[in-house]
Formats: sequence, C-alpha cells, structure tokens
Amino acid sequence: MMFLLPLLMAAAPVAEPPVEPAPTTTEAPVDWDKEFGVVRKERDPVTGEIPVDPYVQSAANAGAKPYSGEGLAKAFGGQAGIRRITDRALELSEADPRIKAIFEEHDMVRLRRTLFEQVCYVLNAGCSYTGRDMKTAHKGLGTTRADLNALVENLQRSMREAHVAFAAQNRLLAKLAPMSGDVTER
Ligand code: HEM
Repeated sequence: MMFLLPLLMAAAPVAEPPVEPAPTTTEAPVDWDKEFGVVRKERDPVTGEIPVDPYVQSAANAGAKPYSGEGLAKAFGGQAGIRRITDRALELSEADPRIKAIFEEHDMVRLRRTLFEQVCYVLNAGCSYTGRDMKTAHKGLGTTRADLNALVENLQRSMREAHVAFAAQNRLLAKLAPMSGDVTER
C-alpha cells in the first residue's frame, strides 16, 4: 500500500478552475452611475470648474490674516511666482504616492485657483480669497497629520525650486500651521 500511495497521488485529478461564461453580445452594459443614483455635475464651460454648494464669500474663509507690506510678495516673485509655486505644489501632490489618491475625483481646476488666491492673499500680494473656509472644504476627506506633512513637504520643495528665501518660506508655513486642525480629521 505504501508503494501505491505516490502513484495514486500522481494520478489524482487536478481541479480545473471554474470556466467563466463567455460574455454575450446581447447583454447591455450596466450603467452603474444610474443604478446607484450618482449625479455628476457639469463643469462650467467658461471657468472649467465644477460648481460647489452655495457658501458666503469672506476673507475670513482664508483661515489666516494677511501679512502687511510688500516684502513677502516680492520674496515669492509676485503673483506669477506664487502661481508657479502653488501649481507646482499641487502637481507634486497629485503625483505623490502618499497622498495622490486624496486628490482623485476632486476639482483640481478649482483647487488650483483657490489655493493660489489663498496664498496670494496671505502674502499680501494683491488677491482676494473667494473660496470656502478650511473646515468646510476639507470635511469628509479623512486627511491625516501625515497627509498634511506630505503636502507641506511638497510646498517646501516648490518654494525651494522657486528660490524663495528660507525665512520667507517659513513665514508662509507659519500662517498655514494653525489651520492643521481644520484641514485634517485624524
Ligand atoms: C494648511 C494646509 C491646507 C491648505 C491651506 C489647504 C487649502 C485648500 C483650499 C484653498 C481648498 C479649496 C477651497 C474651496 O474649494 O473653496 C482646499 C480644498 C481641498 N484640499 Fe486642501 N488645504 C490644506 C491641506 C490639505 C491636505 C493635507 C490635503 C490632502 C492631502 C488637502 C486636500 C484638499 C482637497 C482634495 C480639496 C478639494 C475638496 C473638494 O473638492 O471639495 N488639503 N484646500
């Protein structure tokens, strides 16, 4: 019997994986958005932005009081410099494996505009902030302190690339730090 065992094992039939039925061409594809009642908002044809729920516009929504004087605006290269820096920080974040998933399915056209406005406003570079307050804008995103650190690292890198003086970089970060409780949830 002992000699037969290996033979029996070798002859044991190998279980075939279950065969999937071939898709039929007559079956219509399921519209899952419709099934689950997903409504996709249209982008504004002029701005390219997706409308958000109504809110009251206020400078206070920026979450920080602006600096005075022209020094910081100059250190950041004016509005053009600030735009390059905020765009670059978002570009790095959208490619950053630590946080890129958070930005998917969000309106990056709007975020590019509002983040620029906010930084420009805080640095007293001649902008008004027209976006939502930080708590409302980040509600339900589930962002963590670690996510915030990653975003700040990307912002620091974009400021370094733009040759913003270190002391000026830190003055912007000093305005953002107190917002951490409003932009993170864990
Ligand atoms: C102090 C740090 C932060 C500042 C100053 C900031 C700034 C902003 C601004 C200005 C908006 C747009 C508000 C509006 O649409 O009206 C926004 C939205 C958003 N932020 Fe932040 N943010 C911060 C931290 C973060 C972090 C850590 C993440 C994730 C890693 C994040 C992800 C997002 C996303 C996905 C949106 C779009 C939300 C939506 O589409 O409704 N933010 N943020």
